[in-house]
Parts: sequence; C-alpha cells; structure tokens
Amino acid sequence: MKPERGPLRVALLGCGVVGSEVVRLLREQAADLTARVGVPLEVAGIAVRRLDRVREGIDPALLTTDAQALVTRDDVDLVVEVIGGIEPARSLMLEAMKAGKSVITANKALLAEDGETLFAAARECGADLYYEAAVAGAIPLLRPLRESLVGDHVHRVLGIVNGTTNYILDQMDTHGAGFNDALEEAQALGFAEADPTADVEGFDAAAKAAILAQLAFHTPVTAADVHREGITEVTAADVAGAEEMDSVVKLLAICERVPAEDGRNGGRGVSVRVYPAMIPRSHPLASVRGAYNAVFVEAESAGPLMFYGAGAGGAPTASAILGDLVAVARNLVAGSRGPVEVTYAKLPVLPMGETITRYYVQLDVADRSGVLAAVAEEFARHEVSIQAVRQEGLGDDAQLVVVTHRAPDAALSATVERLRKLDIVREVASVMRVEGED
Ligand SMILES: NC(=O)C1=CN([C@@H]2O[C@H](COP(=O)(O)OP(=O)(O)OC[C@H]3O[C@@H](n4cnc5c(N)ncnc54)[C@H](O)[C@@H]3O)[C@@H](O)[C@H]2O)C=CC1
Ligand SMILES: N[C@@H](CC=O)C(=O)O
Ligand code: NA
Repeated sequence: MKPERGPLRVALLGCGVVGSEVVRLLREQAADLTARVGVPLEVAGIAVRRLDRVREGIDPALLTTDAQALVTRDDVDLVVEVIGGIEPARSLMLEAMKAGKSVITANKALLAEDGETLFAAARECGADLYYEAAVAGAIPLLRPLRESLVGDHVHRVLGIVNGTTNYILDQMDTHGAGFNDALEEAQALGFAEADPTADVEGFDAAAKAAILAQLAFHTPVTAADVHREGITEVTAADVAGAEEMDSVVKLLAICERVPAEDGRNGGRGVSVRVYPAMIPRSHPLASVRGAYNAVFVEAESAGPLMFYGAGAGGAPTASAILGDLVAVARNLVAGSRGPVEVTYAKLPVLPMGETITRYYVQLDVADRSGVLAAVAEEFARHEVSIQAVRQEGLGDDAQLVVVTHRAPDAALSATVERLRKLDIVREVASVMRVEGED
C-alpha cells in the first residue's frame, strides 16, 4: 500500500501585487484545494525584501528575507516565484530545481530571455516548471498550446497580451484621456510592471510573444528575436486617423508561420512581432477594453480559436498561479511530471523586413497638380500596390491618406522614407500598420 502523503509545502518568493493574492487564495480556498489535490497545500515561508511592512492576513512568522535558504529548505516541496526580473529570480529557481523542488512562475521577462536554461534545469532535475500566469494573466492559454493543441499544426497566434497598454489606448480612444494619466491609473490598479517602460515600450508584450511563438511552433524564440515597437510614439493623429478609418489602434503581438515556397510542412520560418496597429472596429480584438487581453490561435485542424479574459491584475494572475499549483501538486501526489518543453523544429525567426504587412500612411501635402501622381510613383517604385487613396482639404491643409495592399515590410518602410524626402510632402503625419483584415 502507498504510504499516506503529508501536506505539500509551498515557498513563495515575492509578496507584491500577485504574491499577496496567491497567499489570500491559498488561505481562503484551503479546504477546496485539499480536496482537489488530495493533500493540503501549506505555505512554508514567504521571501520578502522588508520584514517591517504590515501585511494583512499574513503570519509574520512565515516571512524571511533569505530567499535562497527558503528555496532549498527540506520542508519545501514547491516554489512559486513572483519577484519578477532576471536576477535573483533565475538563480533562485535554478537552486530550487537543483534541490528537487518544482517551480511555478509568472516571470515572462526571464522566460523570454533565458527560458532555455530553466527548461534544461527542469529536464535534468526531473522538476516541473509551469508558467501559465506569464502570458495573458488569468487566461488559460499556455496549457492549451502546450497540451490541448500539441497534436495540431499552429499557423498563427495574434492578440492583445499587455493589459497596461490596452488600458491606456482604450482610455485615449474612448475618453480622450492623456497618455500619462492613463498610465498612472493602470499602475494604481496593479496592471503595470514594476518599471512601466516594460509595458509602454512593448518589452512585456515582446516577451509574451516569444513565449507564445516558442510553444506554438516548437522552435526556440527569445525576446531578442522579436521585432518590438511600443505605444509611446502613437500620436493623436494616429488615433484620429484610425477613427476616420472606422478602426482602433491596439498593441498587437503576432506570431506567424511563414509558408515555404516549396510547401514544406514546417514553413520557411516564423515571424514574431509586436507593434501598435490599426484594426477595424468590426474585428473582435477592437472591442477588447481596459486591461483585458484576447488571443486568436489559428491551427490547421482546430481552425480559429479565441481566448479572452483578464490579462493583468493581482487576483486574475493569482488564479493562473493557483491552477499551476494544483496541477504540479497533483503530479507530485501521483509521482508523475507534467510535459517538458520541446523545441525540435528549430525554424529561423525571419527579419521584420521580410514580413508581409499593410500600411496606412497620412501625408500633409502641397495641394497642387501632380502630387497624387508623385506619391503613387513612390509606391510603384517599391512594388507596393495601393488599395485606397483619399485626398482631404485644400491648400495648406491638404492631406493625402494612402492604404496599401500587403507587401514586404522593408518595401513599405522604404517607400515611407522616400516620401519623407519629397518636396511636395510637408509632413508624414501618421504611419500605422493595418491588421485584422485577412
Ligand atoms: N501584476 C500583474 O498584473 C502581473 C504580473 N506578472 C508577473 O508577476 C511577477 C510579480 O509581479 P507583481 O506582483 O505585479 O510585482 P510587484 O512589484 O508588485 O511584486 C514583486 C515583489 O517582489 C519583491 N521582491 C523583489 N526582490 C525580492 C527578493 N530578492 N526577495 C524577496 N522579495 C523580493 C518586491 O519587494 C515586491 O514586493 C512579475 O514577474 C510580473 O511580470 C504576470 C502577470 C500579471
Ligand atoms: N504588466 C502586464 C502584467 C501582466 O502580464 C500587463 O500590463 O499586461
Ligand atoms: Na495565462
């Protein structure tokens, strides 16, 4: 007969926005969690930076500033890392796995920078490494990619994966809010990263895109491979231009398999990118409000799938962590392990210039004859076909709006560079990629 197993003991690293919610859920749902796992989940200790802060509902005897001693303690079975950042989070997780503990983390920055080291350690140490909270907060997205869709062939993952920037863009679009006010609100609501530059400059979304691409295409992708543009350069002209096109501006993460010309199954490579783009108001992503996230996955046999929910915030993120905790705890009780990451496909990540996109370009032009022809000639020179063109205003107020068909991004950006140099173009007032129409 199998010996009765005692409680499973959890070490928590970090007790900020997410960590404090993890402790609350472990406490408030203790009886249900015991029934679901088969044994109780107990908090063995909580690593914090400062012991003198009052933390409601937390026994001060559990607190320690010695995270390293905590993760290697014999009475710890599982480690939850919600400190964030690269170090000491990486060393602590590696120490924990070396000491035979399984790890749950929400740390997308670290997974996207050096996931390979952590995955290798998990394989070597026979530990579980789960990270559902790292992408799109509460939304079950990584487990579907890692498990449910692992038998399918994913073509594309497209979505809104950063709550802070979506909150800011939504406030700007619907309430005409200023960028800084909206960012301060997102910080106060607990959505933003410790350094909000990670959100507004697109680093957070790029890290998530790398994690999604790696899982979707079974190919190694790091944050450095991702083409990244944030929302700090989004202007009032961009937002107004989108409005006129019956579109909205959203920060999108796009991971695509680029088909091979010879029809090779794996494809020629993958394109992984993050940038603000216009999408039509009729597109489901356009109605994703506040800090909500939404992600489309298109797979060969499954067809299109959509995942939607709270992408940031303490409680939603803690929900994803608790889901991982129960899964890992059940594995421990059963004496088994969860799936290990495989990146056998080794597809190249293609440069942005080779990615096929569409542009919206708004030009302030001199209103005289030949302007349209001169502008059209620049697009033609770069083999970029124009889908629609509209001229507005007269004299000094004349504006030309050009929307292109799909073309290599290098050709589109070279066209814009040439337009900037034309005498008849007073200013390139807005350049935005257009997504969501194919
Ligand atoms: N807030 C959110 O909506 C989401 C956050 N995440 C991720 O969760 C992680 C935690 O995020 P938050 O809780 O929002 O950050 P936070 O800044 O509120 O909490 C981090 C806590 O860790 C503590 N800490 C830092 N270094 C430490 C050390 N060496 N030892 C002990 N404690 C230390 C800090 O004092 C702070 O209290 C990050 O990786 C973040 O990217 C993931 C999804 C959503
Ligand atoms: N700062 C992130 C938090 C969740 O990952 C965001 O705003 O989405
Ligand atoms: Na998630």
